[in-house]
Amino acid sequence: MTRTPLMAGNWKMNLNHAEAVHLVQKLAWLLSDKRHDYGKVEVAVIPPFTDLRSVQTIVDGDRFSLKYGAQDVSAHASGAYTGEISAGMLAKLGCSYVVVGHSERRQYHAETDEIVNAKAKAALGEKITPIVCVGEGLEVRQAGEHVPYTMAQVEGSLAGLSKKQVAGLVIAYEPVWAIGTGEVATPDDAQEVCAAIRGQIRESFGDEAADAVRVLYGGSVKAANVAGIMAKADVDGALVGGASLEADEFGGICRFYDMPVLP
Ligand SMILES: O=C[C@H](O)COP(=O)(O)O
Repeated sequence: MTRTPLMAGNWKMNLNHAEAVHLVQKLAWLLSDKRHDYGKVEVAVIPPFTDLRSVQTIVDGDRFSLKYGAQDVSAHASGAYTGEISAGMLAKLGCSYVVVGHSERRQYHAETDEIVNAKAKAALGEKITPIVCVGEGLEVRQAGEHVPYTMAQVEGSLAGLSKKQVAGLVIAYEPVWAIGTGEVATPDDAQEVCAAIRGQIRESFGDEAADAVRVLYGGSVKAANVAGIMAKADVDGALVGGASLEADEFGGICRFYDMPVLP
């Protein structure tokens, strides 16, 4: 089965709404460049909540089908949850995606697999595709436990989802030690865990889900290293942090098929 690659730019807590407009306009202009076949790849930006309305306005008038989404969502539909944003609110803003279980949420906000699972279900209930993040820290990697550790996160985060729901999901493997450190995992490191994730999906949810689910790699992806990572069979795209804040750099990542594979 052919899976459409997805390049998702997670801006994290960067760029106010005016800066967001500037970046998205430049990105939309780059992506409309007919010299490049950007049609081969799906591109999404994941700005802070406060930028979503502005991004929606630009994307509505854009000729390239740029997608966008949010960095988090409440597990609750509505009510007394001060500071939270519901999936219904995100759907109303036209969000296609929402990141759930990013390692920074797991680390700084004590998000467990149960919470991530509830958030993924809330998103799916509003027809928003969750980008479910998993991945190990440095100590786990050094102990050689990265595959079982990450598989346990996958199991907990996807508990109770249907085969069809899993087929439509995006899972992002982000080794925590490679996030924002410049320490990129090798393409073989990325492939090892992305393949294990697909293998686990095959076992738990069947062939159709395993062949359709998109598994991204995230962690210090740049235009210069993206081609080697994307050459791997089980890597279907990238969740990009720092490099997504620069239109030219992110545009280069989206054009991974034109980039050289580093030795
Ligand atoms: O969500 C994105 C990841 O945390 C990767 O961030 P990074 O590309 O800055 O390493």
